[in-house]
Amino acid sequence: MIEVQNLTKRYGDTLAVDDISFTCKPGSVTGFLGPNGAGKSTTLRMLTGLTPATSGRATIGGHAYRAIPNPGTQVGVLLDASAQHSGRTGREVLTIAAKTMGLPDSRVDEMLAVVGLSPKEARRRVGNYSLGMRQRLGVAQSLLSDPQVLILDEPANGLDPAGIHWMRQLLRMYADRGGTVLLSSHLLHEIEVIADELIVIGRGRIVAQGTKDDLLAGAGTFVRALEPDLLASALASSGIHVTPATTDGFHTDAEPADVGKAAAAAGIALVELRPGDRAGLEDLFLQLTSDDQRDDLVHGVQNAPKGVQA
Ligand SMILES: Nc1ncnc2c1ncn2[C@@H]1O[C@H](COP(=O)(O)OP(=O)(O)OP(=O)(O)O)[C@@H](O)[C@H]1O
Repeated sequence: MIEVQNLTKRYGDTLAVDDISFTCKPGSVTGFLGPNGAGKSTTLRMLTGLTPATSGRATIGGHAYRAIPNPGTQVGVLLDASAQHSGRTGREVLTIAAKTMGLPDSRVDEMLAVVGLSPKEARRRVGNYSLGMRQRLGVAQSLLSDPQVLILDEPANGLDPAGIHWMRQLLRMYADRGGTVLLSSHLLHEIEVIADELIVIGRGRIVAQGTKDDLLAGAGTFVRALEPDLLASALASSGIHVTPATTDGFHTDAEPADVGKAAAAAGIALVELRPGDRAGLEDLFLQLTSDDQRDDLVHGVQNAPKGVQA
């Protein structure tokens, strides 16, 4: 369990992180999103004890990261895949990490296999690795001890499509086994596919948080019948307001079950009844983080999806 309470970081005049609070639960993947300079890396650095907070608390399993004995055995961290010593081979990087954590050397080979680095690649110096290979090595290091918590900053950065697919499956399996994952990413589609929970940050403040389904919901229902006029009046008399769609169907804010019941009660056969198209994460992200729309966001939040904060 990751818990962040009223966390704040000030660099001189810059309020990099401004009083944020959130929780990441075991068994779930939490996506941490925000535009450049929003405060994501600073938050993750405070969480992992690399940057002291100005105020507030960040704990993992109830303890500050720096207070956890041998923290690598509890928390897997990948903040900067390029930070590895470029003169060491991939195998050496993992072997040193394994020794530091008191793990057997056999874990090194297991993790190299998990992240898809071949024995030949593991013998090459990290300075000659591609960005994607460094990411794989960083993920291998973060998973070495089979920790309960993973904190990853942009882990899919530099991965090819097959690598992104692999990462998605890896994190899903990890969370499904009860692990807690917090990951930041600019790849909105990736976050949309993999995350269970979302935290959106802008200018140091959380502008939305909640389950992905809640934040991306709100699209209502699409319904269509052979006799649209009869359907519209039946729904209206049940108190369901509709707007005509470009086809001969209707959109409504009501739930599909309520629309179906109202149509059935009026004896109208439906030919289509489904949830309306969900707003994409990209739309939500732009809506929440666009500087131009910031005032609209604060004042128009009643129109935003559940979980959006003013
Ligand atoms: N060491 C530092 N000294 C001064 N200001 C800093 C420092 N580190 C970060 N900042 C500032 O804090 C703010 C948040 O930066 P941060 O790196 O956390 O953003 P980010 O959301 O991770 O951005 P990106 O997506 O570009 O990586 C920025 O205005 C940045 O310039």
